[in-house]
Amino acid sequence: MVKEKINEKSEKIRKKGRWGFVVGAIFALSLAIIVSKMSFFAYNIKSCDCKDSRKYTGIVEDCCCDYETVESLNKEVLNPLLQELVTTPFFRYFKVKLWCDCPFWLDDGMCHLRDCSVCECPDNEFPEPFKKPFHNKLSSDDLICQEGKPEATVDRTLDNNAFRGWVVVDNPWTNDDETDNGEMTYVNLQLNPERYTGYAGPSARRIWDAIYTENCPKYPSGEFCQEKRVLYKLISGLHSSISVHIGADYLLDEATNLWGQNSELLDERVLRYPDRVRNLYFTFLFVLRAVTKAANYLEHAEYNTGNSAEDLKTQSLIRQLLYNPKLQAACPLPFDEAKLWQGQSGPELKQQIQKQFRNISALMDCVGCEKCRLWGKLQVLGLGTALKILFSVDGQNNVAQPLQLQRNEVIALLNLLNRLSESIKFVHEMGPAVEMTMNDGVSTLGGYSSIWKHLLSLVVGPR
Ligand SMILES: Cc1cc2nc3c(=O)[nH]c(=O)nc-3n(C[C@H](O)[C@H](O)[C@H](O)COP(=O)(O)OP(=O)(O)OC[C@H]3O[C@@H](n4cnc5c(N)ncnc54)[C@H](O)[C@@H]3O)c2cc1C
Repeated sequence: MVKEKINEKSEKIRKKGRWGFVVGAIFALSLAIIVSKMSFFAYNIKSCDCKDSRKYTGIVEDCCCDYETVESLNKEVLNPLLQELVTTPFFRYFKVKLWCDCPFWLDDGMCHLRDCSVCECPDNEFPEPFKKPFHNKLSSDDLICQEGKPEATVDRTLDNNAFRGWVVVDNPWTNDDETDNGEMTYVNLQLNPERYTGYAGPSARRIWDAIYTENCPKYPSGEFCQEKRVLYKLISGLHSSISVHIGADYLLDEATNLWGQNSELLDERVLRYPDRVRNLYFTFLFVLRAVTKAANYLEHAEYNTGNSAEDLKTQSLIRQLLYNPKLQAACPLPFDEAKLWQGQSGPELKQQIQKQFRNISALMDCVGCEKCRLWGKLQVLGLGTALKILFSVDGQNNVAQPLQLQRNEVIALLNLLNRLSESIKFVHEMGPAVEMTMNDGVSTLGGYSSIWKHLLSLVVGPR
């Protein structure tokens, strides 16, 4: 009896001791985590303050501005203006043919499945936006057409007050047929943010493969032909920007519809490859140069949507963007297009690259997800417009060929610039923290979880 009581007591003491150890260990672990978190923030503060820790410095390759200038101009001037500009009625509606009408591989199963709406959902697929504003909710047919993924479908809701037409002029760099017909639809871009849609696998891979292998191969190191380099870097920069938007706005949990940042994706697709980040900056400066080169045209363009207050605001924002003193002082010539097409083979090379870009533009009809097709088409048209401004018109020297842009080209150009600006802001502000968590976090978390498991086993006993 006495022995039993002694045993009971000593067992109690052992348990208490075990608990004391566990509580102590938890305290120590928490302290360690807090200290490591503090050093994480200290690192971040250091990485913002200390120039030496910057990954991207100096002049952006083939451009005329440095990374630091691009980042500060973007943050202070360009991004705030562009963010406001793209919400104006003029810039938020984009005219687009959304059908999957692939000229390259007609028998693509993915494409047909997603595009079944062309034949099976005529009411939804042939909207008359100005007469009949669209509904917000997706019909069950729409869901079938998008393989049950609502996030891949374009919301076609519209205001009645869109705009009047501009001139229709051909762009030698793009494949778009701008003829107004029943296939064209107007889309409110604000209702269709570029983000994760679930579009992946062989269909998406096939498009990127066709773009890179057939139409803009990665230039071998030491490639002297700047024009080929430019085409590759433009596409790679656009690809980086698309990936940044997918990773920054990702469906983390389908069941609870939780959206947020996917650090792993951002790291694996973009941040881990400095070239891809550099190409993003390059593409941004290239498009920015096109916008500033077309300043005179853009300043006098008609931004008439029937809402005079909003239209005046649009015009004012455009002027603030085009003639911004900080931009003009810090980065007056973001990219020097005069250096291109100089050699004897210049005209021939231009035709070849123009054909390749037209193919890329046509490939957008093969994108098997409506929302990706929308943004793919818009951004490739934006790039095509930049190419047209920089290389198809001689500017002041060629009076016979004045610059003429379609309304849709202007909308695409400025929306593209905004997409790229968002991506640069994200990579600059969030990139170091994402890379830090990916480099450190996985091993640290793994370490923490094994300690937690051990502590738990001490309390409840091994499982
Ligand atoms: C035009 C278009 C628009 C799209 N829009 C969306 C969208 O809005 N939302 C969405 O969720 N999905 C979208 N997708 C799909 C998305 O881009 C990816 O294809 C998909 O998420 C699968 O990714 P992945 O890991 O296979 O790599 P991908 O991004 O498909 O890349 C394929 C290969 O290209 C190379 N590569 C990747 N990035 C670069 C770069 N920056 N420069 C050079 N080479 C590179 C790599 O070798 C990589 O393995 C779009 C696809 C296309 C073709």
